[in-house]
Amino acid sequence: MQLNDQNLLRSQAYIDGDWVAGQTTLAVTNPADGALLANVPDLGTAETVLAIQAAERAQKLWKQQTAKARSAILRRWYELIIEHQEDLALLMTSEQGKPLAESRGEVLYGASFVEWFAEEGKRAYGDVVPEHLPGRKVLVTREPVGVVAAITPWNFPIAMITRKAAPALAAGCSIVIKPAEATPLCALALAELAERAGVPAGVLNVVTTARPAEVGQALCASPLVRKMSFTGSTGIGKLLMKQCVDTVKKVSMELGGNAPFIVFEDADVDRAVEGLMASKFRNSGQTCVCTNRVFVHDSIYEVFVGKLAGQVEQLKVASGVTDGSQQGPLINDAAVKKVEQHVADAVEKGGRLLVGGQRHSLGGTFYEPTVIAEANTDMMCFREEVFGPVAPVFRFSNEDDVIAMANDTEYGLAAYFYARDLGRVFRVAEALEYGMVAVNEGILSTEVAPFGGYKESGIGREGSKYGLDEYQEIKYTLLGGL
Ligand SMILES: NC(=O)c1ccc[n+]([C@@H]2O[C@H](COP(=O)([O-])OP(=O)(O)OC[C@H]3O[C@@H](n4cnc5c(N)ncnc54)[C@H](O)[C@@H]3O)[C@@H](O)[C@H]2O)c1
Ligand SMILES: O=C[C@H](O)CS(=O)(=O)O
Repeated sequence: MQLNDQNLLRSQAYIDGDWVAGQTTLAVTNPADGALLANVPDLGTAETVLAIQAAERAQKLWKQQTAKARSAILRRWYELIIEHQEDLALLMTSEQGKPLAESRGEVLYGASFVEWFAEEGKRAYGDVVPEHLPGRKVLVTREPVGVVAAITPWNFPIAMITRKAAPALAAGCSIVIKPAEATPLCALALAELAERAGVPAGVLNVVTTARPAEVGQALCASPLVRKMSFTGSTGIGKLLMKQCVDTVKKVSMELGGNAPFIVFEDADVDRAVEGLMASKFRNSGQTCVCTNRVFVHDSIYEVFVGKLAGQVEQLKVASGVTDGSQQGPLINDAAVKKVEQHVADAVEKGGRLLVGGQRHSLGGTFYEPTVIAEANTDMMCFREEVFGPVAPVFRFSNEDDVIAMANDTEYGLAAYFYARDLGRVFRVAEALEYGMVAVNEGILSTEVAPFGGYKESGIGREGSKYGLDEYQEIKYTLLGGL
């Protein structure tokens, strides 16, 4: 892979400011064609403990720096990420598969968290509380939680790291990052740029591994790690929460989703189709906030599915580096098999295939963008996250019924609906049991708003003014004898 700055292609882990090799390695391949991109260290418990110990040492000094000094270093990291956007985008498309245009977008989105928290860290205000008794002062201050462990997914290999590392460092914490096996190169490039920005040795560490369970267990078991911040599937999130209980760690969980996309009879249909194309097919549907279930009012159902099918069949499926690519490969064959299972189940239970429904002629892990009409609640796609380019379209006839269907899930991450009646907009937005609700928009993710879910979609919020809280403790100091 030819980069403008070849030093951004790192094939060693980053611990205590050193680039370290492993006795065994993990092969990183391109999902578009299976080509070998790099071999990175397959590290285990011993190296993870070393990273934790380095983070603990470094954090003692890092927290003593002023918020302004930390802010300046984060700002420089942001500037370097922007400066190297093209190389980072190519690394991302190569190891994750998304189209270059989406990779460029994610680099900017990921950088936005560093920019945001470079500023937020300077506003970690406390309180002086009016005294409750004479001669006393009540002080409330915010302090860094300490050493943070971050375990991140493959689908957004830059943004899911900066969405944790930026607030953690801004708050005065240090961090040990375990990126997904499929996408370690972006994480290592971020570490390289953090080092160039002046992040001190040990403050940010990246442990690459083919043994996530072993490294995860070491992170969870260490009493030096005071915070576990995880983004990934709900099942692994639950496991990590259980593993953290013995050391009573703070946890942040950004987990799975099952997003409804509701189109009411008073919606702008063309705007709704446009919004669904963005919400459903971003990253080939491999996004936690992707629409998973489309609900369309009976009165506009045929018009809507006809317009949607017309748009979907025009999507360009190609390798992410191909000009104009709009749908890249899925991350691996297991992902394709899950999509095939969902489609077969839906067709068997009465679904009507309007577009797609099979592996793409490009072969490998490319799959045809798919629309299934006449979906029903007996189908797998009603209950499970498909995590692929499949849009099952359900019918509904009244508001109460569609709210009940939308909320009939253990997930509660993102929800979308299109309507123009103001009363309905407020009623439905309040009735949907989701942490994030988009009205007449298909993309809701931004660094300025709190990202997170209800129910089994997670705990805590990332981004926004709330994101810093996840990496802070609140201290109450009582001054007496005054
Ligand atoms: N809520 C969000 O912000 C968000 C963002 C991205 C992905 N996700 C969810 O993640 C899922 C897809 O991503 P994925 O396949 O990478 O999820 P995953 O849970 O399989 O993996 C996520 C991370 O956990 C690690 N991991 C796996 N098993 C582990 C174990 N036993 N101990 C410790 N770590 C372990 C993986 O190596 C990876 O780094 C989907 O459900 C998606 O909705 C949620
Ligand atoms: O896949 C989950 C990510 O959080 C999606 S987003 O980039 O934050 O929208």
